[in-house]
Amino acid sequence: MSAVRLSDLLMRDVDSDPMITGVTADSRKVSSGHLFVALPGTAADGRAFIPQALTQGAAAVLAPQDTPDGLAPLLVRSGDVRRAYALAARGFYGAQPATCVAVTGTNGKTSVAAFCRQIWAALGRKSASMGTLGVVAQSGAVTEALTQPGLTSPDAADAARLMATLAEGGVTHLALEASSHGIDQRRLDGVTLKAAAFTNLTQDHLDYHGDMEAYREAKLRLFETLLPRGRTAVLNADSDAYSTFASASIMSGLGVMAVGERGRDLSLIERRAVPEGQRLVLDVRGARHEVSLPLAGAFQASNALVAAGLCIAAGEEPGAVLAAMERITGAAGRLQRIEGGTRGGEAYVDYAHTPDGLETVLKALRPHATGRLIVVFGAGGDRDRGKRPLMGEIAGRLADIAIVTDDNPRSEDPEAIRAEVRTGCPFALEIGDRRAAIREAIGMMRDGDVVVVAGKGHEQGQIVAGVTHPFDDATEVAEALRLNA
Ligand SMILES: CC(=O)N[C@H]1[C@@H](OP(=O)(O)OP(=O)(O)OC[C@H]2O[C@@H](n3ccc(=O)[nH]c3=O)[C@H](O)[C@@H]2O)O[C@H](CO)[C@@H](O)[C@@H]1O[C@H](C)C(=O)N[C@@H](C)C(=O)N[C@H](CCC(=O)O)C(=O)O
Ligand SMILES: Nc1ncnc2c1ncn2[C@@H]1O[C@H](COP(=O)(O)OP(=O)(O)OP(=O)(O)O)[C@@H](O)[C@H]1O
Ligand SMILES: N[C@H](CCC[C@H](N)C(=O)O)C(=O)O
Ligand SMILES: [Mg+2]
Repeated sequence: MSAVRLSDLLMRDVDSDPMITGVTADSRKVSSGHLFVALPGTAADGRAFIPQALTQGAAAVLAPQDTPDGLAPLLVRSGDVRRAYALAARGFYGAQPATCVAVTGTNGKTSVAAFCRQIWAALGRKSASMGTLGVVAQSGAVTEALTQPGLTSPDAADAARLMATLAEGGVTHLALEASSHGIDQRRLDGVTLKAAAFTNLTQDHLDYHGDMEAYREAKLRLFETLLPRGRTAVLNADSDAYSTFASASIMSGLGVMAVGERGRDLSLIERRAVPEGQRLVLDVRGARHEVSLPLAGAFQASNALVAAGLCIAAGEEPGAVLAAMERITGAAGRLQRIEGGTRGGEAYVDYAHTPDGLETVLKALRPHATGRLIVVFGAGGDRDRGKRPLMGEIAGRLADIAIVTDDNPRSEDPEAIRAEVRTGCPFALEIGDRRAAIREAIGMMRDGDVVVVAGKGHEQGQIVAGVTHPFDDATEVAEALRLNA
């Protein structure tokens, strides 16, 4: 990567104007000639690391407006330092795929991003997705994981660097997941978006945002600030929050594409479950289309429509997009059927980790259970505590058997988390050890039963007391099926 003048990165005059050789907000990554951006965060204040950054050769420091003089020889202040960081990172890394779209919403982002990537690939585009599953590039049917799963929206400099790598590798189409944390922390402010989408808004992350209004405001920022005027907001019209997002989009000078059962632009007229998935009848701006979607569940149809809307809004021809929908596969760990063993019944791994997610997946699986619906679930530590009793109540009401177990207790007492979940489902079984809980559920499974292990999806570890222990629900379910064969 070549060096860039500080004034060009910050788009303003500066006292002295060194050539900058890198941009980072992590002092541990600073080397000679870098711009170090000192961000006040939730766990630390980046300004405490300015001396370390200077020792490692930082050429300049960008910091919040209220930063005192004298902390660095070349100190530049900004009233919105996180946004200035994202824009500087974009300026430094430069290239981005020509067509970038972003999706926000409490649930469905990973699925929508994966579907966009696949639709584009089917249309002959070199495509990629960036989100909870990491960065995945795709050309034809060939996918390549460029990073490991991590944050849903990466740090601004990581995102800028990854986008440049993708663009240099010939990727022209990129779908990004925009988490509420990511939008609030301006991690995606440097991305030039062609279109953006909203799936739904239900309770999550109130530990961070405080209340639903602030959580909604964070998501609205994608449309009010990040998507340039004149572009299209693809909105799930079946969400209760649709009208808020539609009004905000119109007020921000955006076009609105409404999708879903109540959507007028990409309208779902009929949905019929078939053994291979579901048949959808759609009305696209007055023209009727039939689509065989090879995925089960109303929520997957909704996510697929949002993805189709994004691809159309970003310039693809609707007929070609609908044809490509017939070949999409589900994202790893989202309603993923696990085969194996000889007993009857069906076993699934799913990533439902919110009240609405759990309710949605249990309702989607109910028609598959001619026998009992059995759910294994928990709630994460160091995350929204308000979710716990709500998830308990939903599991108790919608499943025939609920088993409360651990799901990343992180720094919290696992037993205390389970007790909070159980206030919503006092009659549920409680088996803290997730492996034992999975084996108990699979051991119960008989012909016609459906078991769903919810909450961890693709995750490869169980975080207990800050330590990540290798753990994979899909492997554990497969092993339990084998043991119970
Ligand atoms: C609450 C939150 O979002 N925290 C993220 C945020 O941290 P922060 O800005 O508060 O940083 P901090 O740890 O307080 O440190 C302040 C600054 O000092 C710097 N520092 C720190 C130590 C040091 O030695 N030197 C140094 O320079 C840090 O790089 C940082 O810039 O920025 C960090 C760098 O990008 C992230 O690693 C961190 O994610 C934490 C680990 C996390 O768990 N985040 C989760 C909640 C999250 O972001 N989730 C969302 C939503 C998931 C969903 O879709 O549901 C996501 O997008 O993944
Ligand atoms: N449109 C939807 N409405 C309600 N629930 C959904 C929807 N889509 C997915 N879900 C549920 O949420 C889970 C997570 O889906 P997905 O990973 O696509 O969401 P996400 O928004 O990326 O989540 P995260 O916030 O962790 O990034 C799924 O396994 C399913 O249980
Ligand atoms: N992106 C979500 C994922 C939650 C997954 C669940 N397994 C948990 O640990 O709570 C979060 O960080 O809140
Ligand atoms: Mg995700």
